[in-house]
Amino acid sequence: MTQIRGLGYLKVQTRHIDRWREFALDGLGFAEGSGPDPDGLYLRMDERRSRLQVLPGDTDRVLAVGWEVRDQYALAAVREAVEKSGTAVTKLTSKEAAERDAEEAVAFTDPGGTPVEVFWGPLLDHGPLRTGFAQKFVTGPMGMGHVVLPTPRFTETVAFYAEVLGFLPRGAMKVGGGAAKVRFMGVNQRHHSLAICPAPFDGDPGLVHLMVEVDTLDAVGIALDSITKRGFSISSTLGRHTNDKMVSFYVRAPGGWDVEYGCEGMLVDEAYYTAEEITKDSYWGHDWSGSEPLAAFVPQQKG
Ligand SMILES: Cc1ccc(O)c(O)c1CC[C@@H]1C(=O)CC[C@]2(C)C(=O)CC[C@@H]12
Ligand SMILES: [Fe+2]
Repeated sequence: MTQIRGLGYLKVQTRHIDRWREFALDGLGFAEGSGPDPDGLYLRMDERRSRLQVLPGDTDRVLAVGWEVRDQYALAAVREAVEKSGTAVTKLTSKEAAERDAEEAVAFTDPGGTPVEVFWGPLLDHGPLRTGFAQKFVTGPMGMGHVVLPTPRFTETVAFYAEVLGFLPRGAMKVGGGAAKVRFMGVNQRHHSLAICPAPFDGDPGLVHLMVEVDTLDAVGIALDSITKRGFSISSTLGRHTNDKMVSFYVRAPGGWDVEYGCEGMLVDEAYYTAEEITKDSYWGHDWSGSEPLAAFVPQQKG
């Protein structure tokens, strides 16, 4: 049984903080939150003080994928399992944990080079949540969404999440002419909180996409209109995935990775679920042909 309950937060840095502000607040309707860095962009989706943290930096890069556990006992168990696997774990100071709005947190690097944090005890903001389109983000027990991580050490990375952190297999899909498979993994009723994708190299931005889910198809359509109007590039048109049944589009974030924005994701019931391999990414839509290559797959292109 995994100790991890869901994707708690994502922290990134960007060279384009002003454009990010327009992207997330006006374009996608995140609510503005608060946090420790006066120059940071803190994005609220729910009662958490922030879910997505965007800090100014000289490269575009993921700073932390934050996984949430129930309490101090669960955190201790995760720490022990990761250390036993031979991966060094840093316990964050109480000041560092407080900066993450957590009571306690640890940090380590996964075999693909992604900076990972595990935490418990998030701080809440009970002020009114004013999202841009009056949409509700689907979070709560399903976490903030999912991330797709690129890794040049695919087998080790998948084994680490499955065997050390206890993520459950939630199916796969062949990519790159069938040589490799994207592997989907979950920890709660969300079909996948994580997908691992083979990549040619280590380095920036270290992220393929972040998926966030909203409560209605209208909110997805309104976000698609809004982000298009502001001149952001649509990576994939609207479509419905065959595995999690989600209707979504993908838009290129400043920094060369994507945000997937969707609705109607299925709920997994572990009592009956088995992991399946899909042979098509979508029933309809999801046309990627107009997309700029993702920076995670093209070393020289770090737009
Ligand atoms: C196939 C699929 C099912 C559910 C998802 O949430 C989802 O993001 C995907 C697409 C996964 C995959 C990816 O993220 C990396 C870039 C990929 C390989 C593509 O270029 C198309 C499918 C994409
Ligand atoms: Fe996705």
